[in-house]
Amino acid sequence: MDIVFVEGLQIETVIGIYDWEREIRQRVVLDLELGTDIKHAAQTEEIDNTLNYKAVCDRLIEFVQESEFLLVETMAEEIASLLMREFSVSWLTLKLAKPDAIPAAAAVGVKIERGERS
Ligand SMILES: Nc1nc2c(c(=O)[nH]1)N=C([C@H](O)[C@@H](O)CO)CN2
Repeated sequence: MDIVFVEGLQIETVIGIYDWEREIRQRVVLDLELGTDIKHAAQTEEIDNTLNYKAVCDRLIEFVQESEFLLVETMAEEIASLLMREFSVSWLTLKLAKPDAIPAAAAVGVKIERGERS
């Protein structure tokens, strides 16, 4: 299995459990590994034969900007479902960080793996 990856995708959104967090927009940072097979694209040089990371980023920016989740867990699960449903991704890892949530920490968040690695 090959991997198309995205690192450090920064998006501003409403997220958090506290009242003050419902009033502001905060940065989340996404790191993704998306299982795929790059051979056909490598042979044909056709973008339609691979997982287009620009299309993935555009869709995630749209989705996360419009969302208002309470927990990072929920956002991570919903992003994983979207990628599997809309981009036919069968295996992925996702790290979702809130770098500005805890001043004493560089970042907090979750890492998940979903689907079957082939
Ligand atoms: N496991 C989690 N812990 C916490 C979350 C979360 O989403 N998942 N959220 C918060 C607050 O919203 C925090 O980001 C601001 O202090 C606290 N713990």
